[in-house]
Amino acid sequence: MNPTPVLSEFDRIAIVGLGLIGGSVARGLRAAGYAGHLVGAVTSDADAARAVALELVDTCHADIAAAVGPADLVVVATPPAELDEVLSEVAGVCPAHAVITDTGSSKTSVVEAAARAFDAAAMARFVPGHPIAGTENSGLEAGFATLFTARRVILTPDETTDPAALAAVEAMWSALGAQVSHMTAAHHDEVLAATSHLPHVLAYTLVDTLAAMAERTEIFAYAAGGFADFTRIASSDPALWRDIVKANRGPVLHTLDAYMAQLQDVRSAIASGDDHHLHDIFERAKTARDGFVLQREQNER
Ligand SMILES: NC(=O)C1=CN([C@@H]2O[C@H](COP(=O)(O)OP(=O)(O)OC[C@H]3O[C@@H](n4cnc5c(N)ncnc54)[C@H](O)[C@@H]3O)[C@@H](O)[C@H]2O)C=CC1
Ligand SMILES: O=C(O)C(=O)Cc1ccc(O)cc1
Repeated sequence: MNPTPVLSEFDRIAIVGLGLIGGSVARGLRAAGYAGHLVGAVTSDADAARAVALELVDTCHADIAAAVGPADLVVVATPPAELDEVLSEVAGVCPAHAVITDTGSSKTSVVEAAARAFDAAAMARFVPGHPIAGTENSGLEAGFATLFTARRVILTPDETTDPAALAAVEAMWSALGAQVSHMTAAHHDEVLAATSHLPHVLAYTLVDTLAAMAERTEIFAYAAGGFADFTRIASSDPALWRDIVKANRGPVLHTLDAYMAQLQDVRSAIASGDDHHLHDIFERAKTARDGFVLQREQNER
């Protein structure tokens, strides 16, 4: 029996930006059995040649028009700072039937950029998306086929989104092994500010604070696994994270304020020797995290 054809309604899928996320989409689609033409858009001829040599895509161009012009599905996976320019270029060349999606870490800013770039017809075929999966690595060689397996993807369609376009983007993420859910862009941004953007701000800030201390050599030399776990994400691309935080400024400030108030409370408990209060906070946090880990393990089974 032949396997079910993967996304066979799309002869040609264009991926704009072939770093961690775009490269993983490309590798994952191939691994899932996508048999159509995969075309990439990158920023230089050298990167285009490298992307083909790495077998990320069949063809690759340092020119969005050449990649997107004949595409049926366009996946935009460039950094947030490029989005206005990239979406405008896509708008100028995208065929009228093509479905367009993105992978950006904040969604209200992306929807606003899309509204600036697209007319109503293209906007209806634009499905904002965010895979909640990644690593601290970036660039052409960072991607891998299983990045999205058993991970969540949030799509933020609204009432103007074409149901067929939404179904197509859902089918793509399902082919990559992801679990798709929907929410509004504003709600997405509140949730992700708390679960992703704030932790990155904290990790960068903690490492920067310690790195400025006179004992920094010893601090890092004697750090245990917990420090490495807590700070891994501070090895992520600083320019990417500056721009994610900038794009989701309001929700990030909101969650940062809540965290700073709680940190002040913890400080007071330590300073005054309020062991009960400190224990209560730690106990609540342990219960919450154990529950979260259990749920994640159940999802992955
Ligand atoms: N890094 C992560 O773990 C995750 C990132 N995201 C989002 O996915 C998007 C991509 O992030 P990454 O793959 O991590 O970044 P990356 O830096 O690994 O890759 C971005 C790629 O886009 C290319 N690019 C930049 N400008 C371009 C242009 N004008 N035309 C064509 N290509 C261009 C770059 O050369 C680079 O190869 C970002 O919006 C990010 O917020 C979403 C989930 C996880
Ligand atoms: O490296 C990690 O653990 C991450 O947190 C990856 C990540 C980065 C950006 C996103 O928008 C989603 C996930």
